[in-house]
Amino acid sequence: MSRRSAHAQRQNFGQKRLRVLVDLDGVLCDFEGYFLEKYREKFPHEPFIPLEERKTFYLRDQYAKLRPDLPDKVRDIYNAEGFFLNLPEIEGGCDAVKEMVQMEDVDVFICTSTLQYYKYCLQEKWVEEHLGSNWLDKIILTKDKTMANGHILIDDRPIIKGACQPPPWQHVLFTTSFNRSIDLNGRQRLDSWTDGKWREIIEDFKKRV
Ligand SMILES: Nc1ncnc2c1ncn2[C@H]1C[C@H](O)[C@@H](COP(=O)(O)O)O1
Ligand SMILES: [Mg+2]
Repeated sequence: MSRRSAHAQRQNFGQKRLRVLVDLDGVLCDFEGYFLEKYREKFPHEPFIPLEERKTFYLRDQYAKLRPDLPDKVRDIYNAEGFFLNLPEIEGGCDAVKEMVQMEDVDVFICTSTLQYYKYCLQEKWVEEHLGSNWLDKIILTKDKTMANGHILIDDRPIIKGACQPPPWQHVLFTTSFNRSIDLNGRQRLDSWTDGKWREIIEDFKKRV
């Protein structure tokens, strides 16, 4: 039997496949690092928060404590046309998800939210450019990630709220500047895409579905 028909048969007979949801900003692309680079370029004389001092999920919240007018400048950076499209990859991320999608009995989806303000669906363009057009069918674009029916969500946001409580997935926290010292509350952490730990996490979850 060919690999493809074996795959189809597993789906037909309802055999369990692991569904992995992977966030985009802060997990596959470097939102925080690129923001800081562009902010310092545009506002070289304004105060800034180095990555090792970032604490809150939203940049605006921490910049507001520095000076009340800074959140507007922060917003100018990530609302600018091309910001999302030009976000650099987090090392190893795209290769990891391309390998993950080839693993036996594993389905991978990109699960991402958008900002309130956006003119174009830039996430879609980033995915096409960095992962390939075959990944466009795998994008779940939602404000409420608890409604996405996966087994694992790999995401850098420490607290993910939504209509479905508890959510269907287990949250694997992807390490980024602002979440380094938060309480994991029983969750697993993934520090990088290059140390190979993601493979262990996926294999471990596969045994549980
Ligand atoms: N650290 C952040 N500050 C402000 N906005 C952020 C931050 N990280 C992500 N965002 C934006 C970018 C996305 O459009 C949405 C949701 O991001 P997600 O990675 O899907 O949680 O918020
Ligand atoms: Mg994120």
